[in-house]
Amino acid sequence: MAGAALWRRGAAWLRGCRGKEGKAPGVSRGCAGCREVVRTCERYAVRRLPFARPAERDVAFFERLMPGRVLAGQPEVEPFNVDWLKSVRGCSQLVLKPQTTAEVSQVLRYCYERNLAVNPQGGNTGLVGGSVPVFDEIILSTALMNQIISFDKVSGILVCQAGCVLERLSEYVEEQGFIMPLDLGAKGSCHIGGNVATNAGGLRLLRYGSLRGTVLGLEVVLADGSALDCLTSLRKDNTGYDLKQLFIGSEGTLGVITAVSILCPQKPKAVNVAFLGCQSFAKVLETFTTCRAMLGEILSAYEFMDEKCMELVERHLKLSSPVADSPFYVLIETSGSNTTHDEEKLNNFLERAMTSGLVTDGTVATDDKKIKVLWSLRERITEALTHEGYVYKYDISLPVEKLYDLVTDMRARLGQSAKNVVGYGHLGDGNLHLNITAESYSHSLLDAIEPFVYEWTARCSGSISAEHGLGFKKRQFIQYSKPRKAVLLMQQFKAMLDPKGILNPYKTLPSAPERSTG
Ligand SMILES: O=C(O)CC[C@@H](O)C(=O)O
Ligand SMILES: [Zn+2]
Repeated sequence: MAGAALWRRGAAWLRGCRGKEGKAPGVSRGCAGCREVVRTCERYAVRRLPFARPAERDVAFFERLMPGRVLAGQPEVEPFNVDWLKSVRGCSQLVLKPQTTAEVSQVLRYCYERNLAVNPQGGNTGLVGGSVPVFDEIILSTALMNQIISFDKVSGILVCQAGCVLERLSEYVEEQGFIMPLDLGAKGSCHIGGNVATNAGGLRLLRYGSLRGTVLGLEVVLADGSALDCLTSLRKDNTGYDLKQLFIGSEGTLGVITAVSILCPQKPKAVNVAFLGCQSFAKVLETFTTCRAMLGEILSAYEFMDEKCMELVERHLKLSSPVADSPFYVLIETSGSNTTHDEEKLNNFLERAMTSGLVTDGTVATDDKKIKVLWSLRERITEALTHEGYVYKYDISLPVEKLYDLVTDMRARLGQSAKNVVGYGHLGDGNLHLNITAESYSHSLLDAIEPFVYEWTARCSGSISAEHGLGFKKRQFIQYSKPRKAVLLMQQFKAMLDPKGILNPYKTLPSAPERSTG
């Protein structure tokens, strides 16, 4: 009963999570810096819902169900309470690591009967506070649900458990001549179940579309513990409502995804990456329309970043820019099946772009190693930004021609109160990543940014979350992107599938108005 013993050790900590009065007792080890993260229930005036509090008898039950796969008490549980950005922190005392769908069912059936709240967690790489508890929700980790179930080399359909790490899946399917339809900077840690639960977008969306198209089937355990087997591997299935779509992007609030069936594209034989410098955002846009017209079906990514992003990846990650200093940079990837054909197209486009002054400098990579180097300049911006202090993140969909105006307006609005205001993202998808940094979190800076950023977005009929989801941090702003009727329907779905509200509470859907308390 190792779990129960640890649980007792953590009991004092549990008391500290009940409100502002109880400061957490010192923790001797665990993740570096976790203890410095202000607890979510202290920073935000969020009220704990009346769920039962996990008790020793619950730990004993879970230990019997999955011996040795229950973490109870500090410091073991600590890293699971804090998000990757180290910006939100829950007070859970209990992490469960099931290996099978049957175990997930038993856990949820028990929690449902006991009215215990549950926080499903994949690789914990989310950026909106959706993957960690707010209070003492039991963390249901998919870390040990990491088996590949099948792969069909004819159709390219992969079926696997939800806890498979994206990079491992990529390597696996690549050995068989396929690729995963999504690729993210967080691929080394994120779980496919979490990707699907958040409808993660990433770097290949321009070419292969969103998970709403490539996920063919799901197995999901509902709040009451019953399993829904929609794990089909059919390209076409028009028998009634497409229920899996409800769970894609629901951020673990409607059910726990336990297995995924996903369509993998053929691995392209020829991949090229061009990294280019542009003198203005107008040129970035014109380069996009030109390359889309000239590259056609082989265009697989069109990403952009501003000069401030480049400065930060150079300074903090010691990467070096392959092109002359420019106000904007674009990364263009082509993927196709014929090297000569693709290179000819790319060269024609580059010649046009250079001679017409759209682009002032550039480099092209055709071998894997150099391609990775160029991609890392773009993929690692998120990491570089964390070295600057606290990061306020906005992930916005906008009409592409207005994409950078938001960055310029925000910069003017915040002036010296922000350290950096940077813009980058998936220009080809109309997706801006607006990031603002400051030495530390400040309530007044947040007030200067929000709701301004959401109002600005709504005026352009954009979306306040293009790909990161709403999680804990954005859920109160859903109305900027969805009409009241749509939110009401979502709340009705939630009430139908999870009547006690035990699944990932305080996430995705709005509650009564809350205010940050600084
Ligand atoms: O850190 C961000 O804001 C964006 C992260 C990710 O979506 C990316 O595209 O790099
Ligand atoms: Zn992104």
